[in-house]
Amino acid sequence: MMQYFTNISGGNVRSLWPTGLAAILDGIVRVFPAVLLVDIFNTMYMYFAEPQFGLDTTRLWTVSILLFGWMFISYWTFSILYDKSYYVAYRQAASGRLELAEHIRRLSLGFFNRRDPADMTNLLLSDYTQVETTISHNVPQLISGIIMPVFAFAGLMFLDWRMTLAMFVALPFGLLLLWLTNSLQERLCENQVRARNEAASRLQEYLGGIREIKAHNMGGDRFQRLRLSFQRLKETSIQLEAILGPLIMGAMLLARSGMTIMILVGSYLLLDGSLTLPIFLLFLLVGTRIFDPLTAVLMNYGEMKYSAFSAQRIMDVRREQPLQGDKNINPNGSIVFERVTFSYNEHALPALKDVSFTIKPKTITALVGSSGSGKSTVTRLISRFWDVQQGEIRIGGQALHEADPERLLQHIAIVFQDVYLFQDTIGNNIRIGNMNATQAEVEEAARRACCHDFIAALPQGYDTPVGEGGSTLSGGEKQRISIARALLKDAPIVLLDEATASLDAENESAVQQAINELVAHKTVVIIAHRLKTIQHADHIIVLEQGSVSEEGTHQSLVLSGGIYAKLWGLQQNAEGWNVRA
Ligand SMILES: Nc1ncnc2c1ncn2[C@@H]1O[C@H](COP(=O)(O)OP(=O)(O)OP(=O)(O)O)[C@@H](O)[C@H]1O
Repeated sequence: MMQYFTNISGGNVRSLWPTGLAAILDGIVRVFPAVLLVDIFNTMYMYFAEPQFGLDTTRLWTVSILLFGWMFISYWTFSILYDKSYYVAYRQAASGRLELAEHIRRLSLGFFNRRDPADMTNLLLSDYTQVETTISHNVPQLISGIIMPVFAFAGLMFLDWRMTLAMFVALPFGLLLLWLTNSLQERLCENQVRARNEAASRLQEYLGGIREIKAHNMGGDRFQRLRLSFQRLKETSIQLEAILGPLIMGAMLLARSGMTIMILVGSYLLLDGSLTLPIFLLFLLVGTRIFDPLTAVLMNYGEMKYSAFSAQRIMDVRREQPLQGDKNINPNGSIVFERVTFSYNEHALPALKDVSFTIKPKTITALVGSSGSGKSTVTRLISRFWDVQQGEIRIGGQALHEADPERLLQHIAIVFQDVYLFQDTIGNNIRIGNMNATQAEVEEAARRACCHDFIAALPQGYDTPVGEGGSTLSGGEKQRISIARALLKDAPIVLLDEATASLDAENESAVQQAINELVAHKTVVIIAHRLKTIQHADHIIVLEQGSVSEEGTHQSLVLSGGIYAKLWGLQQNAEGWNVRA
């Protein structure tokens, strides 16, 4: 139970205290009117039994005023409970989501290799909503549903222990039924949540890949996957309700059967004169008051099981260790790879094997090699998106695995092969490079990256909104915007991954010029398939299947007659290729 509260509160059980206290107060206040009602009944009963003594109107008035007072107190406690539970729930969900999003940002990218993006969306939206509902509705009901019987039990035992035991005798059997079937319930909830996440992933895949699905006419196949996932969701949901429903109903009936037992016992005790009618009535009134919230707790039980699983999923991600390190690096020093071996996961072959090289400060180093040889992996490791398994990477003498990941990235500007633009204006997308940049600085960077003219020609200029992922711009336009970002960042280390890949011939030379500005006096690592673009690099490292096969300058590599020389020869010949019918 404690683990449950720890999980739903995101590890901060103290935040549930106000809700808990308000629910306890509410539970106590709700038992109170039964006592007053019995007192009214008792007064009336005495009057009809012995009319010669007259009606005790003072007592009747006092009790009625107390009942009125109780109405206000219960309104007050209920509004406290309402306020506290909703406030805590929504604050917890909002801050929890933000904290988790921030936590995820600090994790190694290896985490995303293991997790489906749609699963993460579900976690941040559905799972949190589930926990939110639990804190706002189920937890207060659980607490007041437990507190009321506990207080009532203690109070009623003083009045008549036989009736009290009769009232509660069946309750343990109801709870035992739930306890015995606990693992079955957990399995059912888990299956349903998994099926829900799978359906959401397939839906995201279907919508995200709609262009490919249309282009390759693969609607049937992909739709079948989507259909199967929704079918599985339907099956697991029905299974959950069909099994959990009768179980909870059974537990509820068992608990409530205590009332019947109590009425039977009470009738016999009344007959043999060892119980008075007012006390019997008191038990009847308190009994219905206790069993209603208790029934509500059991009704919510299924939902609480469900949220326990959601909370567990959230906690699992929160427990993922972010990249550690607090050392600052000297970005103007050399970047050294020393016997680095790295694989993306324990089952995959190493993407880099025993790789060693040095990138001197303020030089341009080009990474060359066939597709999959590990070029992008090198740049990802310099940015510390992952930590290496063997060997060491150092920048300015500082080992990267001890470096502060946030501060490290402040020293690095990256132009990715696949540019992602946020759903924001073009100006703000460039400003990501430097959030404090003025409009004039943004425009200057855009001019240098050869994108000012096309932006200025748009009706809203720099305020033009960009579709999610940059869907409203061409590949070349996106690429130039990302170069503008890098120019604005003005970081001492620049990583260019196929930066001119999606530019047309007309723009390429202009952007090449912009890149020349970007890389001036910087330590640059550039990946290029077209060797023509990097022939003037200070140093060229050739990778083959995750290992360094040769390195040197363009001249020395061409002369040595190795892989680079062959690639160079092939690309020279391919300059004038064309499509033949
Ligand atoms: N996120 C990833 N998860 C698992 N394996 C990956 C991941 N990224 C790359 N790899 C694998 O690591 C190896 C090296 O990939 P990398 O992207 O570094 O090659 P590359 O030389 O940059 O290729 P390209 O020129 O096609 O971009 C490949 O076998 C690739 O399949």
